[in-house]
Amino acid sequence: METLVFARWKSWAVLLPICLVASLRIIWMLIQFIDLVWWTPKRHAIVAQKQGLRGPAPRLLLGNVMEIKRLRESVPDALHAFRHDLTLQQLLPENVLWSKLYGKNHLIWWGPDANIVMTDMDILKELLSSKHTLSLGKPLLLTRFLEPVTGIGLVLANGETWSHERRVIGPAFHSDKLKGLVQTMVNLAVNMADSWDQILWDNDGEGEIEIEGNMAELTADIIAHTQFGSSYKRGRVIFQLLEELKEFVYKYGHLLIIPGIRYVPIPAFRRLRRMTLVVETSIQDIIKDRKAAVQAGENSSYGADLLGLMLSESEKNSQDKKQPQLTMQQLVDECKTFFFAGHETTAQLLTWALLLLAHDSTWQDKARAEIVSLCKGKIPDFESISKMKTVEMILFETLRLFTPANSIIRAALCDMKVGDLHVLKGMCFWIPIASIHLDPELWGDGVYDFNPERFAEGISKAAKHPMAFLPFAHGPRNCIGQGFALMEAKLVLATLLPRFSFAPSPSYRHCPQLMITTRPKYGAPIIVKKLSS
Ligand code: HEM
Repeated sequence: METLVFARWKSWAVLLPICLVASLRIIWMLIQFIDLVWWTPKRHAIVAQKQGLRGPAPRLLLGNVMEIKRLRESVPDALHAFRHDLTLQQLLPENVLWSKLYGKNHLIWWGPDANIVMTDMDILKELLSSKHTLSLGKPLLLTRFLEPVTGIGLVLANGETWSHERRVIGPAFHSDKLKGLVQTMVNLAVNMADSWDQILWDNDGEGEIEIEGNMAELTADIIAHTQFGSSYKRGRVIFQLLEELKEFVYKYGHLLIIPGIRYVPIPAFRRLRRMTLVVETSIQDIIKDRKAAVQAGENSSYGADLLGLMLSESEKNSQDKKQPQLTMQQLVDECKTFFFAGHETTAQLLTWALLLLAHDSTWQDKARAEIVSLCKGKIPDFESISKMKTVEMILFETLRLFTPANSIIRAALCDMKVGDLHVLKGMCFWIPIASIHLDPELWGDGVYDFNPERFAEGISKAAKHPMAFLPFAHGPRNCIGQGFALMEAKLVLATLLPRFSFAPSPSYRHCPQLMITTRPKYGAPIIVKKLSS
């Protein structure tokens, strides 16, 4: 009897502290949850309202997500004409509506995150300047959403980690380094043009080509070759998997923002983890091979592709400045990031540029004339594209009308002041680039016209405010790949325009749609005609 009582007492003595700790943990998690979904949003709402920021009422946990979804789903399925006055309504209907109701600078809620929609140019200038580079970063919700595809590469890194990575990788994107990638880009563009020749040959030199798919293929090929050089075939397989990962994220993005959900043992997330593992080990293998070849003396350098440049810069920076080299995980994440950030954006720039030129024969002829006079029958090179002013103006105007990145988000990493605004840690700024690019107050009466001429005196003079054009963002945290993207786009146009003319296809249905980037919902069929050489 005595032993039984003792055994019971002993088991209670063990169980009680465990139960106590578990209960405390549950209470702690509950407090954190309430803080996340109720108390912090409440504090943020009070601070924002005190400063005159108004907006639609949020719902618990979801904020305004459902209204945004509903508004975006209710836009017309296709516009009748190729006109640009309805583009903004099509892409960001909630921004059009709430700007009218609550003012251009207002407050919206992405889940429990307060987002100050900011279009005031002077505040934006400060916001994106070096003053706040380390105190503003990427919000947690965006990180949870994108991390399966990009890892914590440059796009998602914050604070000192971001600063170190940017310092190391930046030089790999300088124009003297990019020059070395020109030949690869041109060769791939020429291959695509040759394949079009074949298609048109069977149709008396004229036919319909689906441009969006072609540009997606070409830019994927370009990033695989320029990033992984001779290992591009392995790169292409990796990128196909990354493409699948991206589709996965689009589909399950709303779930991925729940912490830890990726580790739930259901088939979809198991697949996600499997794909991530394959992608990461494949990139690691390429990096290890590269390093081994240099260590064994088989190669004298890491190579002139983006990966090689990144490895060299990381080594040089650690020797010169005694800073740590990029870790294997950082290198892998950057390779994933460049694909994600650089592939679809550039494909959409080229797609919209060709659609715009197909609808405007005057600018198409002007661009062709410039290319022919600078290239003189040869394939384009770095020097000739550097002089292509008309082509550049066309690309800028395309980026204005159909900016691939519709918005930028920055989260306050600490309590701070921006202009006169008092912002608490965790509050975000949401910068709707598309709204700024299509604002008549900034661009004048002809805001909806395709008019590359507005860039004749440079970007800073194109609008009423020098910062009104921000397809690549601004300041120290701007797009690291903008030189790469513009060089690629110019080379592709300079390869295609002397060989083909472009006209609108009757089967094209104009419907710009926001799918992370701005895409033509029904593709981009264009009538392509082979020009006699
Ligand atoms: C037309 C093409 C492109 C557009 C419109 C574009 C646009 C942008 C924008 C708006 C940002 C700022 C995002 C933010 O802060 O939230 C950004 C950042 C970035 N982009 Fe691009 N991009 C393009 C092409 C590329 C290419 C080709 C690459 C690389 C090969 C690239 C790599 C990056 C990276 C790594 C960042 C993060 C930079 C940082 O935070 O320090 N982008 N891009």
